[in-house]
Amino acid sequence: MSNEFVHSVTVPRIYKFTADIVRRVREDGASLKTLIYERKHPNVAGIYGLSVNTLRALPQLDRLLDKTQILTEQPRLNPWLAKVLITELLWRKGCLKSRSKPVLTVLAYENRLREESKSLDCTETLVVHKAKVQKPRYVRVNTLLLSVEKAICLFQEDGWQLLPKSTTYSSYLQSLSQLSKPHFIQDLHIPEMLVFPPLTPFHGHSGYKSGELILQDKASCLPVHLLDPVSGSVVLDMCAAPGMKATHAAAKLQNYGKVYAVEIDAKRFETLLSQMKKTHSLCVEPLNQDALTLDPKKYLHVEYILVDPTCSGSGIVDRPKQSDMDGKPESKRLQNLQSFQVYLLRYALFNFPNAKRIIYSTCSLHPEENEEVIDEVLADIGNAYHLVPVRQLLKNNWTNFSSKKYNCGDTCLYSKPDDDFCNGFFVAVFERNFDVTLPKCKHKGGNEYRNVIRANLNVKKDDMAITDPYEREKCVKKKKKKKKKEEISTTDGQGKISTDIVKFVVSEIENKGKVKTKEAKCSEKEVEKMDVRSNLSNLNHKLALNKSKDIQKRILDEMEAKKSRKQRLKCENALEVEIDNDTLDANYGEKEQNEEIETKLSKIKKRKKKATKEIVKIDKIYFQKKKQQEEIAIVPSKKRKRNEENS
Ligand SMILES: C[S@@+](CC[C@H](N)C(=O)[O-])C[C@H]1O[C@@H](n2cnc3c(N)ncnc32)[C@H](O)[C@@H]1O
Repeated sequence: MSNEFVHSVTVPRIYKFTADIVRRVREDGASLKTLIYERKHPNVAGIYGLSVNTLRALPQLDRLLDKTQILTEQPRLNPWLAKVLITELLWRKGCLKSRSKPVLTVLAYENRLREESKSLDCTETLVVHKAKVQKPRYVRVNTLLLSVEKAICLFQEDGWQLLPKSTTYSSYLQSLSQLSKPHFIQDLHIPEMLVFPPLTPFHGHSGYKSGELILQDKASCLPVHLLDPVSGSVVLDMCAAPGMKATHAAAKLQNYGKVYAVEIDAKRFETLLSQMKKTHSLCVEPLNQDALTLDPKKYLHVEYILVDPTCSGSGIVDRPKQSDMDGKPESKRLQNLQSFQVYLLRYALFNFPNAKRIIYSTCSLHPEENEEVIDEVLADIGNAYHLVPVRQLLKNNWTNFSSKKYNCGDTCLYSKPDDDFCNGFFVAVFERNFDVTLPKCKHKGGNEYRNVIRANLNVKKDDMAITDPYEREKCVKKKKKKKKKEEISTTDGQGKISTDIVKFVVSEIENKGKVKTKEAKCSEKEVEKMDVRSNLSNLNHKLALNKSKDIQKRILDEMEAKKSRKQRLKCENALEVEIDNDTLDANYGEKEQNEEIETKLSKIKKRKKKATKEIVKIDKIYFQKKKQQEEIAIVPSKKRKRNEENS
């Protein structure tokens, strides 16, 4: 290997892109998938694989960089690019074919890197991962545009050969494990699904571009397959974007009936719209809103519900663990996800009286997001619903089920990449027993939950921070209105208005930010009260000494200005902490759903704007009040002047 650097040779784009992607995932907490797709690089799979491997090996890479001192000795070498190149060299291709300066720099350290890497445990991890199961390429035929028979004929015309149908799951899996070009097979469970050898390219296929073929993993088709809505019925998909299951349901209905597709996130909602359009899913009614705010009275006719909430995505093959990417603990993230999942599932079970079948699914393999969620709602629903054993629904042709150690037993389905050659998924099927009336449920999402909130509202309004966000919003608005009224009625020059408003606004922002403990708030208020008391006694003392109204006015002014400045500062600080906390919470959410985080951040921005307005209001009130005091003070000071002249 020549040591001569060829300066005109640029670094291959795959390495440059991957280095930037890995940096942004790690430093900005950005979503790996979003970053990759926004790049529009032709080698998406290559960038994805290299990014995942680099992210996985980051701790080992840091140790290697440290041991070889490569970054210290080569200060111009970009550290992220170095990490990507080392990953490619040591654990992927085993070589670097470029004459660019960074590549040659890393190659100059190759021997030392290889030597040092022997003492690391990453080689094993990465190799094992690479040797893991390769998923076949699953293609769902969009039966709204093309029949399965026609699709099979078209593929056969293209030179593909259809393997005979398997009769048992084990023989089917056997065929899958040996599937290679030019063979393809029809899925054993989902007739509209055709299966091709791993890595068969389809993104450029005309059928894919026209919406006749949909690239959807088998596991993600199981929920709608098990929901099995009949043509003409009404389906509600509570978490719909990007729309794989909603469009699958539309195909099941053959566009007769209705699919309400609810998506909270504006950006993902756009994707849902374009997916609907591409697939001609005409019976889908998209709703860009929070499914937890759907008014049940308007959806009395819903018969089938899909609950496919945001989850950790731990079942997705080749997806790096979130904690590998941001270093944050998994348990906290799972806890947050679980409470949202339970909330949403309960909402589905308790608020749609004509729902006969409800599917709960996740692409997670964590029991915290699966069996534990099911067990939590089972405790509430009594006999109004029962879990349908998926084993029965799939006619005994399945092997992985939920764990018997939970109350749900083995009634729910798991798909596991290593056994089922598809992504890891969990599916539970609830069926309504209409002979039993729905019990009253006061837990989050239950049919009596809103009443509980209302009751709480009357008793303890400040508790809203920990209950329903929408009711809380209402409560805050009400409080503000009330305060505004008080403000108007007390604008009589008593000098109390601005202090009260400032206190109110600050306490509102503190409540919103949830940044301080109750104790801290109380002690702060106490200190504040003491401050006011001591200031007043000082003032009285000074007034006793100087009977002059001018001095009184000046002192009051100074106090007011000081207080306003202090409160304003507090207001701003509270706001900053709120933003930090929310960003932190957002980071605990599912990173694959980067758009969700963006929405959250934009909400924070909105709140910041609102709070800034409140700060401006504080200032305005302060200046108004100051002006009023000046006006009041002018009168006695003029009188006094006249008296002085007379005497
Ligand atoms: C796992 S994905 C759904 C995938 C979808 N079912 C499909 O098959 O294409 C979860 C989706 O739920 C959305 N979501 C999260 N919370 C929501 C809520 N409260 N209301 C509606 N949608 C929500 C997320 O933005 C995300 O797009």
